[in-house]
Amino acid sequence: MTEIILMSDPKIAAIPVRDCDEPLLDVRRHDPFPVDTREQDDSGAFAHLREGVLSRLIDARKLLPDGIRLLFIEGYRPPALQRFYFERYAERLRNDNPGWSSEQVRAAASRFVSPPEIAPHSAGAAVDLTLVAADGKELDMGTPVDASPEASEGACYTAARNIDSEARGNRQMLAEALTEVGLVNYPTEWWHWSYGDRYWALATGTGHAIYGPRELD
Ligand SMILES: C[C@@H](N)C(=O)N[C@H](C)C(=O)O
Ligand SMILES: [Zn+2]
Repeated sequence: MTEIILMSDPKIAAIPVRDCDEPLLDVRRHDPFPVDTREQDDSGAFAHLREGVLSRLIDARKLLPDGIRLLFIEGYRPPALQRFYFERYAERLRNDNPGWSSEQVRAAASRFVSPPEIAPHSAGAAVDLTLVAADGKELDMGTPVDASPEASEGACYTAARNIDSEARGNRQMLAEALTEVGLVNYPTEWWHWSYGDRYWALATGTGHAIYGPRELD
């Protein structure tokens, strides 16, 4: 298995951002796929994505088998909320592992939440997604979206072996459609895909990111 580069890796923070200033669009206005409400916030920030990410998801729909649709869970996340998630999870890891150094805590935390300064969701570049059948029921992906490495015993990792063959096939179906349109996966979370952010730039060898963290306005 190829080595996983974590979001905390200094190689990610070292990638320059040349933000192309594309707008953040509300995916609900374009109605391309069902939008789940579990991460909904009062301002609707969660439903926003950069234009180039949304257009790629619209293209990805056509690559799925008949009757299978993308279910949008979360896109843009304000920097303050990202910081809150990161610090809360790091605090939990520190408490559970009192012997860990701050570097160990930061690395382990970044398996599940990105450090705020490089966060792809805060750039409007990342999207958490799953698949639903024609009746709206979520396909079996082996774990729920947002299962932590601890709670899922590592089954949240995209290439995990401790899931059954049906779930592996469903992850593959999602991956084939999203990879085809240029998105990259964070290998510790089967549901997390991005385009244009620093992680994408490193994974694709692009040299710079085109979307950096920003406020919604
Ligand atoms: C917290 C989880 N849903 C998530 O979004 N994780 C990724 C790695 C992130 O914070 O960018
Ligand atoms: Zn995500």
